[in-house]
Amino acid sequence: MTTNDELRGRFEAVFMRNYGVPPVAIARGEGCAVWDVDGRRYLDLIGGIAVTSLGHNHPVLVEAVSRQVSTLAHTSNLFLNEPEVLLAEKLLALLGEPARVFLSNSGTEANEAAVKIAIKYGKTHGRGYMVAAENGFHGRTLGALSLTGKPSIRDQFGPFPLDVRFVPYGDADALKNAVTEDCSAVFLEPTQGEAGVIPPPDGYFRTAREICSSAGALLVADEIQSAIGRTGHWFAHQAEGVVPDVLTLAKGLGGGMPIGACIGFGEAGEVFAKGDHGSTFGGNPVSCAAALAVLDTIERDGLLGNVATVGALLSEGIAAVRHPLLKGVRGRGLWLAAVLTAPKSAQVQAAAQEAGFLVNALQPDAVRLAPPLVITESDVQTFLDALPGILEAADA
Ligand SMILES: Cc1ncc(COP(=O)(O)O)c(C=O)c1O
Repeated sequence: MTTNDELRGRFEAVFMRNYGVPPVAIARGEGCAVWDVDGRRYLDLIGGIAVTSLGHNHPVLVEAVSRQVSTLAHTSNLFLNEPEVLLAEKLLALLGEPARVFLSNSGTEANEAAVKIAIKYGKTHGRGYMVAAENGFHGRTLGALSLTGKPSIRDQFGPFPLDVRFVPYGDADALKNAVTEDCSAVFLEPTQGEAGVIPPPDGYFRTAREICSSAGALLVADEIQSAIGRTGHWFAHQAEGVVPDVLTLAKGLGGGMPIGACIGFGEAGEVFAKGDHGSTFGGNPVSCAAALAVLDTIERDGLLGNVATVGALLSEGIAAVRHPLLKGVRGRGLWLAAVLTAPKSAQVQAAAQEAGFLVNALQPDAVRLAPPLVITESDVQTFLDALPGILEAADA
């Protein structure tokens, strides 16, 4: 039997060093639980970074993927397939607005499509630069990285192909000053994810919509982390009652299968002409069947309601814990950061793991929780009961 330590050693020997050596080798999962290769059980409170919306090994997802892979696994974009059409139709029905869809394999790729739409839109309308938020995260390929506002992950890979101006996130006045009639597009997360699960002030996204509309710039909502029920809404931007020009999705959409989507509303959906963009695997029928199973299950099982109820229990439960290392909690739905008084998130992650919980040291002072949308009150209570001890161990 391969052990955790042995597998970590072999990983270190053969992989590039960009991920370091992850702490646990996971062997299998069931619902909100996973087991490592040593047979140790953990409650999964990070869900593959906000990906496993239905938890692990969900029978509907397993059935949909198994049925599709044994029927037809791939077509390429030379041909079309029914699952991709059904998925695009379903997404548009959930959005309730006329739009067009491009399917990709990841979030970064969805954003690359959005970048190309913004470039072409800019050329057509005589506009150049783009605007994005400081500390925002949009991916690590060169277009998406150009828009990523975190110096530690971007600076060593510049200069970048795009002219991007960065503004402080949540500051509507700064955004208004930055978006002129020369701006082609504004890229924003409705809540910043990788920066630390940071919601902006109420109304910020609505104001961003007004600023973009009056300047004629495209508003691109990067909902790769925030959509598919994570905040208790299908899409986080819906909470502010506005529609972006471009919407990008990935992560929770496939429930664990790789898929991304770039959706253009109105004119933005008409920017690409035949031959302008493509992907061999985009629209893959197995990934699309998985995404359809995710969307149908969220709907059928009322999981948006579960996110609201269980998310509130988790958030209020964390806020009620009194410990010198815990400052508070922020975020929406089942997408939260426990904020610390000291840069000890790595210690909290390690102590949580030791106690049987998987969480993510997102920032030095922020621990991310993004569990499956199916998590139960009783699982959340188990974590809340353990939290004081975890903080105590981390602070020792
Ligand atoms: C807001 C946002 N955009 C883009 C990405 C990149 O997505 P992917 O890792 O699927 O390429 C992420 C990933 O964390 C994200 O959170």
